[in-house]
Amino acid sequence: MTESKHSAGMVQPGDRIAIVAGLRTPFAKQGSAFTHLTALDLGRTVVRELLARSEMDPREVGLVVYGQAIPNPTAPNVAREIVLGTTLPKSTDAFTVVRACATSFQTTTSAAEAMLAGQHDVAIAGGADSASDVPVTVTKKLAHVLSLVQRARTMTDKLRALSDLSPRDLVPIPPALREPSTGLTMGEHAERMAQRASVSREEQDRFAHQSHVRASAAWTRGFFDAEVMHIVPPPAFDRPIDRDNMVRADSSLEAYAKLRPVFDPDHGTVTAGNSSPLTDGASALLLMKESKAKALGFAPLGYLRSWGYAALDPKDGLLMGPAYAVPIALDRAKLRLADMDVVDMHEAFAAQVICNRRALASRRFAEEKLGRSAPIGEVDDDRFNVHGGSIALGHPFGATGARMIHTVLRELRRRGGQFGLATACAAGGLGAAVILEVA
Ligand SMILES: CC(=O)SCCNC(=O)CCNC(=O)[C@H](O)C(C)(C)COP(=O)(O)OP(=O)(O)OC[C@H]1O[C@@H](n2cnc3c(N)ncnc32)[C@H](O)[C@@H]1OP(=O)(O)O
Repeated sequence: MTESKHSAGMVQPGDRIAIVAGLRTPFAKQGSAFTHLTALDLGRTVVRELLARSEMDPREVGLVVYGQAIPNPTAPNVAREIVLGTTLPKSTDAFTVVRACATSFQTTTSAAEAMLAGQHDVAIAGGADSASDVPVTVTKKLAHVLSLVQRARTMTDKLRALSDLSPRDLVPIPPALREPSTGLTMGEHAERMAQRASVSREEQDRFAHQSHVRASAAWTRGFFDAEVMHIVPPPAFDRPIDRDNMVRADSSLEAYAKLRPVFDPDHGTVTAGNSSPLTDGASALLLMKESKAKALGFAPLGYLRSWGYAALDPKDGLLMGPAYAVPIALDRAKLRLADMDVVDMHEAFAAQVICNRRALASRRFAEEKLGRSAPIGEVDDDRFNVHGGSIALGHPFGATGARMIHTVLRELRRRGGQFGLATACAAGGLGAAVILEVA
């Protein structure tokens, strides 16, 4: 059995944690509509609008938990900067957490834990990331020389320190989506998963195409209208962005098949078409204790039933977190996968979704990796990522979890379901799963 330390929460009956409202920005391709906005700008905007739309008295909010998967050193506690940039009172407590691509799973459950501990009755949780505004770092040599220059007393000393630099030392270093422990990018890990599990290119492309078709249909039907706010971005402030701008209604399987593999050009199957794209966006949820929601007259969208996190050895399949986290959350909820009316799995890559779905359905995986005698279960297509997912909608890392939780709750209500599951993989070999219930 794989060693996996995990933590999980269980909401006690009596006073559940309600999700009362949610909102996100449209998700935009890196370098497109939101190029001139930071993650903080996006986070502030969505929280401000969430408060306005929900008609929430900001003085009732005790806590903001927010996160960016790629934190910006100019605003390391992004949650607090959001408080200071919205109508929330300056006395609102705020902290920032990072759990890579599962960041807003963590902000949501951290807010819930603070409420369960009796510290707050109302909280806002969410996350944002801007792939257009990533912190670019400098070489170690340049950083060292700059610190020498700062400390140098005379101009001669400053110039002497600077003279030590070569042009190569001046080249900026953009952040890589590279796993420090393995040296591989997320895409290379996805490629390895696909090759190890013999996931065909066609199966990946078919899944990615389905994500786009479903997301496009959801937009056409107006499903996302209530989840997504409009933004009129700088510098022109003349064109409102009211939709995710990467959903392709018009692609075809033939078009997918023509794309070249990105992460293993010679033998690979992972392409721009079957990967989640680099994205800018933000999301937020309004959480309350059930009793508080009742007292304030809010009708909750639904409740957090349980949650679970899992950690596995990255070499065992860096992006296999959902297959380990889902059973933990289900056990905590005393429910089975079959009880879920809606399942949403973050689509980092089509290959990763396919591998995790197979693992959940596999007796061998259950026995060898989870120490269980029976598989966790299969999820049919009618319940799985029914409005598309991160491949089509985009994946602003920190924002994805809260987006998924909100969508699951709204879909449960739409179809009259009771239980829903949102789950994601995250860098470092982490997995997150949240079980939601309506009524
Ligand atoms: C836990 C986790 O979440 S881990 C995941 C973390 N996220 C990541 O690692 C990000 C992974 N994604 C990426 O790095 C990038 O999106 C990449 C490298 C895969 C692709 O980047 P880019 O090359 O910039 O993608 P781009 O959108 O330009 O697409 C490349 C081409 O494919 C085409 N294309 C993309 N998607 C489709 C599609 N669905 N159908 C048809 N064509 C498509 C584009 O039109 C473009 O064609 P062109 O070159 O003729 O203009």
